Amino acid sequence: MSVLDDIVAGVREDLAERESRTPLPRLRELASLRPEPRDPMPAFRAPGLSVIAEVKRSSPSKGHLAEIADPAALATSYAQGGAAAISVLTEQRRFNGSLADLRAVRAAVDTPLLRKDFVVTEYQLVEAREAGADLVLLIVAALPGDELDRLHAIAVELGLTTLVEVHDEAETERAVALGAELVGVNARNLKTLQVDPDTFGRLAPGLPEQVVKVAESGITGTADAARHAAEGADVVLVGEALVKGGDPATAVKEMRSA
Ligand SMILES: O=P(O)(O)OC[C@@H](O)[C@@H](O)c1c[nH]c2ccccc12
Repeated sequence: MSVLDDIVAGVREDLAERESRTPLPRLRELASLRPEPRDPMPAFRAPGLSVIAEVKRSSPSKGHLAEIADPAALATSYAQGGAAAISVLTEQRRFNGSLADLRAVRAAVDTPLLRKDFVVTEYQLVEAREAGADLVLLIVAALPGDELDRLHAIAVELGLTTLVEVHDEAETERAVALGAELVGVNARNLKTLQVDPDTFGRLAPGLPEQVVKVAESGITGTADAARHAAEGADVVLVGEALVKGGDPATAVKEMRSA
């Protein structure tokens, strides 16, 4: 089993438990009572490099990264630094995140929020909307056949913006065929978990001009951010460097002017 398959299997188990407590029709009702999601695209398209700052405690590749006892406080610092969006990892087993983190962050900031998880069912999209997310991640590698189109359509119907994540040329073609407007190139190889910093520069030319391009993973500071900006990135998505550094607001601000 690949790392991705293994993570998705755990996600499906945890999901079955939540779904038995709150069935989809009830969750849909609750979601429909929430305010309209925010649109992050104007900020991403504005001149200069945008930052999606991530609330990330652990990862399968690096293990424990940071305690983050108060995700809302961290998110508030990100917002003060001018993050265009904030990503909250909600996967529990490997990333030590939760929907409770997302709710806490939602209550604290007005910045668009990304639910960062391994989304493989409609239920998770409705959960994202109900917990106050504005964006969701769709990982092309986790969504075979027409699952990508199906979940993308449901996300759009819910008013959510999708960040469509690719790792290689074939996945990039699928994202383009889908008509994705926001595409993330993840430099971390899902099989080896190694970061290849050349991934964004290799795949970005395969994306149409009007697509908003996000460079993801392994960005350690302003030099990496500047390199990706020169390669055509509109946005950088940064986790580890921000949760481990001392001053998240300043770190976000510096990356924006990279
Ligand atoms: O901590 P980093 O190297 O800055 O990476 C952030 C982000 O790119 C990474 O968390 C990520 C990118 N795609 C994902 C998909 C699932 C979980 C996590 C991710």
